[in-house]
Amino acid sequence: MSEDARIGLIGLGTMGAALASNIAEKGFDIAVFNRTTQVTRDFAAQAGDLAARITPTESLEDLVAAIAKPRAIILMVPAGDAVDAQIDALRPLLDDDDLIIDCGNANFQDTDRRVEAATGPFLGVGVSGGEEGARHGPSIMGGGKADLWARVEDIMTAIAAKHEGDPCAALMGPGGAGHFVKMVHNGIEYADMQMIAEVYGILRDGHGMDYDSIGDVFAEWNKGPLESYLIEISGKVAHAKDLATGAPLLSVIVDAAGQKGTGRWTVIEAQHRLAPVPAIEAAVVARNLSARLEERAKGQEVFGAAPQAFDGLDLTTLEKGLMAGKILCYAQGFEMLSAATRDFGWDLPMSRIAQIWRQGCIIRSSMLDDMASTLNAEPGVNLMFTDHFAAILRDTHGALRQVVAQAALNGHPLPALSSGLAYFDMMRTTRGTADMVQGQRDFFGLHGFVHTNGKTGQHGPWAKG
Ligand SMILES: NC(=O)C1=CN([C@@H]2O[C@H](COP(=O)(O)OP(=O)(O)OC[C@H]3O[C@@H](n4cnc5c(N)ncnc54)[C@H](OP(=O)(O)O)[C@@H]3O)[C@@H](O)[C@H]2O)C=CC1
Ligand SMILES: O=C(CO)[C@H](O)[C@H](O)COP(=O)(O)O
Repeated sequence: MSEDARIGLIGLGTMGAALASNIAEKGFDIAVFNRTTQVTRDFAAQAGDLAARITPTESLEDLVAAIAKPRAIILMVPAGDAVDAQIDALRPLLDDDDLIIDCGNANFQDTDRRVEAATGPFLGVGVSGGEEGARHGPSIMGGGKADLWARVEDIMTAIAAKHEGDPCAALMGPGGAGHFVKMVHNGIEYADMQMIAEVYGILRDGHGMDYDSIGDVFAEWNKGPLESYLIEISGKVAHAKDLATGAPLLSVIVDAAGQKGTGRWTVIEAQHRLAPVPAIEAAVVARNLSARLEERAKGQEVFGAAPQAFDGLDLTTLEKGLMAGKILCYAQGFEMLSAATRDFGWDLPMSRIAQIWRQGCIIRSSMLDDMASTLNAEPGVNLMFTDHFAAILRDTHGALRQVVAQAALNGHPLPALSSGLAYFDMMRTTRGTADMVQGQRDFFGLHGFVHTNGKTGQHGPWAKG
């Protein structure tokens, strides 16, 4: 039994197995453990050339004994109770300075709690990129004390994706900062995916395009300003066939979207921070609504199906509309990160975040390179107001408006794209309609309003009656 593995890992599921192989491939000896022993055995048996760097263990005691001191152990198990149970089981076996690193999708508040707990050193690290990313280079968002991060930084940077040689791994800040950034990443992911799905609906039900042609459109767009992992895989998904029948894969997938919770957490946390993220909220709502299959069938019975065929939108308008929507959803995400910096006293490295999202993660896209330089050149400015992205929005928001308007007229629901447009329009209107809301609040509850002359605590005539 090895006693000098550089690091340990618990949880050889989709992500853990890939991450362990990546770590071994980069030259670090690793000891692994999985709750179900057969999984560990299978993993070791299939390790091939990497087997020499991997020590499979069948008990936590053996795992701990196989790691060099001070130890570092990655957890890659489902977020929530499983993480707490694993920490509770591990700590009695560890020395005081041994480090536990949760690389799952933990809620950042749980990570804050675990970092603060007096039970021993702890890091909360967000990892994005799915199985392929974990295996060949994910984006890694660290959270916790800098000296603890320094103990594993060489491993994290070695296994991370690289953008022109720059590792997509960095410490985001103390406590749950890494998992907060990962959560917002996932919120943006939800909105980006939903916007693409909305355009897919227009192509399929509005333009009547077949799946292969839709796949061709996404593949073409992936050569232009929309170039991104999500556009790329959307094209591949549209081209894919059902293995059993040869039918287009999309035609046999029930349109009820699953979710594990990170999008919902983003939305709930955004409300706490008073950070408007309407495109992300709309994407979560769209997943919730999609799951109401019976009610939707009932609705179709009662009212008839909403989406109608129409051909008033050319592909360039759709592409530009999607560009505008995408910029607005990223702008909302980065504004939420700014709100966390303000409220939690963190100093989230905005430009660096955009940099480490350029490769490895699910929302990687060519636009993120420009976002990184823009956030560096104009720190603290909402992305939609920065020189670079304001220019793109000037060029594309008309297309977004056409897409939303034509879709609405023809019964195509576009919750995320229309929320993005509403955000854009509200954010460029000095005098909106909240005067009416303030008047109503004062009328029924004497809540007071600010007069345009600057006086606060003012009331309408009803206060005197
Ligand atoms: N899949 C993805 O694309 C991504 C996932 N993540 C996050 O990574 C983490 C792991 O996800 P993923 O690899 O997909 O999950 P999997 O379901 O593929 O694997 C889960 C692993 O955790 C183990 N496990 C489950 N419950 C417990 C428990 N109560 N105690 C100990 N071990 C347990 C399982 O062991 P056993 O074999 O015994 O069941 C298995 O090894 C999650 O937090 C997830 O949100 C993050 C980024 C991307
Ligand atoms: O973190 C991820 C990618 O970044 C995971 O793939 C995430 O779990 C997907 O979320 P959901 O299941 O809610 O769609």
